Amino acid sequence: MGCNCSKGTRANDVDERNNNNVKEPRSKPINKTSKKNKKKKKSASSSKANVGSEEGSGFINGNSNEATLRLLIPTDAKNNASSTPLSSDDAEKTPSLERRSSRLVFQRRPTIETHKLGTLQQPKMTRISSVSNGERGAQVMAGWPSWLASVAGEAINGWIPRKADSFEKLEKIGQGTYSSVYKARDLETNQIVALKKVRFANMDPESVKFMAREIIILRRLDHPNVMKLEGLITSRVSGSMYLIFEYMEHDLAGLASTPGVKFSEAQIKCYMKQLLHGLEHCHSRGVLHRDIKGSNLLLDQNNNLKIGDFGLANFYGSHQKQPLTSRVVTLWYRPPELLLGSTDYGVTVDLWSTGCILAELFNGKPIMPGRTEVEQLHKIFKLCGSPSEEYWKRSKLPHATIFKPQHPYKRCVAETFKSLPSSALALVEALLAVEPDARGTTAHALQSEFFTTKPFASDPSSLPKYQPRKELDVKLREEEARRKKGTSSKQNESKEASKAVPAQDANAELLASIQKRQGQNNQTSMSEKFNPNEDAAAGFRVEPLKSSGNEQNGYTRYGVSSVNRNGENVMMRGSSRSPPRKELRTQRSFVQRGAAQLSKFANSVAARDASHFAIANPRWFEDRYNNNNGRQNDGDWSQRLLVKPKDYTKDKESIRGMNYSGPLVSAGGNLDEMLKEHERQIQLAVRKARTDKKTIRDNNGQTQAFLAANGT
Ligand SMILES: Nc1ncnc2c1ncn2[C@@H]1O[C@H](COP(=O)(O)OP(=O)(O)OP(=O)(O)O)[C@@H](O)[C@H]1O
Repeated sequence: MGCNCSKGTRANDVDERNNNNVKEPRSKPINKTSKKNKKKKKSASSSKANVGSEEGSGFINGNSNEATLRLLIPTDAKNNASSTPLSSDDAEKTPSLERRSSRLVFQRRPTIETHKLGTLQQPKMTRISSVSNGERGAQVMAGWPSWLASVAGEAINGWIPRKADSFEKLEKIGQGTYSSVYKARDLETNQIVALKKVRFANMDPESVKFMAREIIILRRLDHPNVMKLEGLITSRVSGSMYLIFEYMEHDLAGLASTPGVKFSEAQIKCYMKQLLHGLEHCHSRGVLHRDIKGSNLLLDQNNNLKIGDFGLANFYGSHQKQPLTSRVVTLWYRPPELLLGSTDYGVTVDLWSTGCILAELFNGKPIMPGRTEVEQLHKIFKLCGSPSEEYWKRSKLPHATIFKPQHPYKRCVAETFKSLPSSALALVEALLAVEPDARGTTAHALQSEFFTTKPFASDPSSLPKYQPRKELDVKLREEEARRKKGTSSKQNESKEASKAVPAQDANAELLASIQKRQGQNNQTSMSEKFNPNEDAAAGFRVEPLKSSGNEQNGYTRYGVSSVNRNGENVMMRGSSRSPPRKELRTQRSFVQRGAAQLSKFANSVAARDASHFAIANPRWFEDRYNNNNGRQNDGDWSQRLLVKPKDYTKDKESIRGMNYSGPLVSAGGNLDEMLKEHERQIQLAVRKARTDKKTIRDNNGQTQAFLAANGT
């Protein structure tokens, strides 16, 4: 049962990983169930549903110990685990995962029954056991929607869904490519949490499987520097799902771009150390994050850092023979081997991104803000040098024939970052090694001089406490500045564009243009706006719109017309509130596709009306596009851009309106020529999009003026 994806490398990767778990000695559970729960358990199927006492086991604080845990794990669940790879129980079999498994199995769920029974003795966490027969039925009985139980059984195995009405939704705090994130109050614990909303149109099984992978991975991890999944909210009738996380006040991208905030060396060490420890844990659990960037590094008010957003993460291992997709990691943080099409990679991809962040924290802005894959690779070669002849021969990278420069590029990391402390520079040099094997491991990095020499990493709690600030705040602020600037002369705009306009702007505008062509003249069309009616319908207690504290900046958090699902159009430069030093711009996973990719990605955008999921989860689309039932398309890259999705015929209807713009790079040309042509194409597209966007803005302005005039 569960996610038996036969399509796509990632699904196969998951299956591959299942065989590698070390078995833990099994122990018999002791049921401490109330009568009521026993009854419920019985009716839930033939499952031997087990209700553990959170209070008795210290689960409230997540501090359970192994002994307690063992008491709570039903034998049948454990038995079943061996035949249900990658379930929570699977993780429990690994001796080193005991502490983690406690929370992997149980959601932090003060039971609703507690109120009904009016007894404090009721357990606060409830689980259902996995059963060999009728497992799906048991899950549905436990409250999971059948569409979820049927394709993502492994992800929810052993958990009971929380109900929306036990949360009070407070405000929107993040807009990701695939989700919206809200701040909410858990009414049963009074704790503030973050809810990541994932919506599924038509309960598309493929999209559900991707979400399931994120959950399975999160349930495998347990480390102070890794975001903890607290539980899931859904209901039998719901078409969406919320992942419950502990609430984090900041993300590193938002914090670093706060005017007036300047990190000291010891502070950078503090953040980097935590990042590396978190990554070390992921890697030791066989997980590659594959999207390390500032906005995915969350910080609580005590400056404790946790790696978040495992939406692109996957399992890896030396036994791993399935190819992985190369189309992961946000462009600015993507290592050269992925840009060159590698499908056989490991932890070093995360180390590259880590190197980019380290240099960025000292530099005050992203070090390689490429707008397209081609440009990204060019930037990498210019800074880090091109790989050796031997590497080109040995690695046999799919795009090597196209991108191997005629003359090698010389590395100039040391010259570029000469202002960095020498120990920091040495680490940047190591992490940004153009050949993956030279990057070392997280352990090497942690042992490097950067961490072993003075000034030592600060203790997180000793660092200044900052006003909450998120990537979204940065975007809203910059968008507001841009909106105000909307009145400025066209001359100014073109001046701005002549600076290194980040890819997200280009893409946002292109996307806007595409939407417009489809008659969607509102940029929010791809975002999930805060919708009180919808939330109330979903069962949330909804607070009336209230001050977010940002009105002074001229914007509110709700219904922000400028932040679309792709979130890229808010990072324009020129905000008076963002001095040049603070240009730590952010980039969305996947969507900062360059023009070369846009030829393909425009398609997923255009697919919106008939196949919502192609929009809601481009990574699904991408995988289907790139992979041939697990086989990577090894063809010429530029040709590949012309290739229609494998199942084009099947999906023909859903992708009507797609605009195959064709390749923007030509095969066989040299890199410089490609870049020139590429640049020309981008400029053309940006110009066109800007015109479209201005029209949209004007329309929106008129609407707002109308609403204001009418007092709405
Ligand atoms: N636990 C949390 N606490 C507070 N804020 C959070 C939390 N998790 C996520 N956020 C905010 O929401 C934003 C989007 O979340 P997340 O990165 O998980 O979504 P995504 O759709 O995968 O995004 P992306 O497109 O950047 O990959 C984050 O950048 C962060 O600012």
